[in-house]
This record gives sequence, structure tokens and C-alpha cells, in this order.
Amino acid sequence: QVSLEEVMRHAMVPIPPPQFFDPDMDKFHYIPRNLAYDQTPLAVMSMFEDMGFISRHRIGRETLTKFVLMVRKGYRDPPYHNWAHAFAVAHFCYLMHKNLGLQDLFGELEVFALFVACLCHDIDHRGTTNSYQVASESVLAALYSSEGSVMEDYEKVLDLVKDIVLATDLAHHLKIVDDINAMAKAGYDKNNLKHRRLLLCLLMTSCDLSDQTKTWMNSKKIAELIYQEFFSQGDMERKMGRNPSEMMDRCKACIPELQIGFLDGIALPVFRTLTQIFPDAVVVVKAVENNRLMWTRVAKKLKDLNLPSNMDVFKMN
Ligand SMILES: COc1ccc(Cl)c(-c2nnc3c(C)nc4ccc(C(=O)NCC(C)C)cc4n23)c1
Ligand SMILES: [Mg+2]
Ligand SMILES: [Zn+2]
Repeated sequence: QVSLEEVMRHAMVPIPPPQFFDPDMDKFHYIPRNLAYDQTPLAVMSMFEDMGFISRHRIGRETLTKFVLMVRKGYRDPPYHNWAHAFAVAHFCYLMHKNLGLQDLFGELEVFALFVACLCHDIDHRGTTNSYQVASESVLAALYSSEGSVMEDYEKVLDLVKDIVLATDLAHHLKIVDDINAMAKAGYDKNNLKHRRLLLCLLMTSCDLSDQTKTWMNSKKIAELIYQEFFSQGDMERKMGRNPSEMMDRCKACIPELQIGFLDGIALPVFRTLTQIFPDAVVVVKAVENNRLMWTRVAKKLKDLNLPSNMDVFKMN
């Protein structure tokens, strides 16, 4: 639970506009991880306000504060799948809303559900791949326990959030990626319910991978955190007498190669398909392509120096 003192401390401060945190808060190049941890609850409320969710859903200030603090508390502190990740993922949803005009292709409720799903999608993640959490209903109930909020929306939002959180499983994404590409090729039809569901899944995965759309320094740092989680899991599997997959095995994994494979196989297709539907997203594709290029340079330097490509790659500039 969140203490009343903590709720009141956050609820007494007026919600500032996003520019209070950074003049470029609503630009694709802004890196949400640069915002201090203590500022993130107020920044989430600022994005809620800026997207018009507070007035439209008549969410009480204390209720919203309690919700954000409960979600933040729901995260553990593994190297990557922590609150900073959830905040960065939700921030990219805000960026798409501000820069791509999501509301033109969706109902307002779907954008609201997407933003809430981004905040909740990895709650209680232990830094291992064997656990998929669907955002706990109690956390969502906190959002609707305020006076006057429209309860009939609650069921719809809850169902939407559950579907979207389940879509964050990469194996699920790989199962539907052909349908997503067919939808993008045929042309998105906002009156087609299947298209709306497929696009919500694509947008969620785009948010989940959005760290790759920022600078090389950010992209490299994220890979370091992810392989800390993967290799710890591999170490645990080896201790249990199991054979870890190459991606989880610190003795076998060639990080630059794996990252080039991930960008080519998953991240670039996701952001290129996004650009087919939202041409203004082309800037983020360019950033991911640049990060891919940087990994090829790291791979070449390692080969020339005949160096291993384990965690030491993160010490190189
Ligand atoms: C959207 O859901 C998730 C869930 C978990 C993670 Cl860690 C990620 C994620 N976010 N950034 C990354 C980066 C930079 N590299 C990754 C390399 C491999 C994999 C992975 O899971 N590969 C196996 C799979 C293809 C069956 C995930 C990676 N990843 C995304
Ligand atoms: Mg996840
Ligand atoms: Zn995630």
C-alpha cells in the first residue's frame, strides 16, 4: 500500500505542464530516463493532464496520485524491467499521442488504455523471462475508486488494458506480426475492429522497444541492463543443471551480433510498419538504423582486436 502521507505530499503540488520537466518533453529525441526518479510520478500526472484524461474521465487528483504511486510501488528493481522502464514506455505512448495524432485513428478510450497499460505492463517483473504479468485489477480499481468517475468505462478499459498487456509478450508479437504487416499494407481502417486491436498491439510493442529510438549511448546502456538480466538468468539455469539459451549464456553470447539480430528481426520491422501508418514516425526509424550501424562498428572493432564480445563490449566507447 501507499502511505497517505506520500499521497498527500504528491497531491498538494499543482500539476505542472510537461515543459516544466524539460522544454523538449514532447519531442521524439527526449530521453525520459534522464528525468529524476522522484520527479516521475508528477511527470506521469502531467502527461495524463496534457492528454486530457483527467477532465474527460473526471479522475480525482488524490485518486490519480494514489494510482501512480501504487503502480510505481508494484515494480521491483531488476537491472532493466523496473519503474524507469515503465516510465520510459509510457512516455513514448505520450510522444506518439502528441506527435502522431493517435486520437485520429482511435477512440480516446483506447489511447487512455494504452497509456495505463504502458505504466502497468511489467508490474512485479522479476528480471526473468518466465513471468508475464497482466496488470493487477486492484491497481486499476484504484484509478476508478474516485468520486464521479464513469464506472461503465471501467470494464471496457480493464478489458483493453488486459489485452494490451498480454500483447507485450514478444512471442505474442511474433505470432501476429504477419497480420499487423498485412493490415499496414492493406491500409489501416479505423472502422475495422481487428485493425484497431492489431494497431494497439503494434503501438504497445513500439513503446516497449522505444529505448532503441534514442541516442546510441541510451541504446547501448539499455542493452547492458538487459544482458545483465539475461546472463543472471542463464547463470541460475546453469546452476540448476539446465543449458541456458545462447542469448542468456554469458560464455556464448556475442552481444553485438545478438543486438543486430534483434534490431533487424524485431525492432526495425516494428518501427518501419509504424511509419507505414504514421509517416511522421520516420525519425524514430532513422535512430534505430543508426544504433544498428553503431553495433556493426562495435562488432568490427572487436573482430579487429580479436576481443571477446561479452559484457566488456559496454566498456568500449
Ligand atoms: C517487447 O517485449 C520485450 C520483452 C523483453 C525484452 Cl528484454 C524486450 C527487449 N527490449 N529491448 C530489447 C533489446 C534491446 N534486445 C532484446 C534482445 C532479445 C530479446 C528477447 O526477448 N528475445 C527472445 C524473443 C525474440 C523470443 C528482447 C530484447 N529487448 C522486449
Ligand atoms: Mg514485458
Ligand atoms: Zn516492457
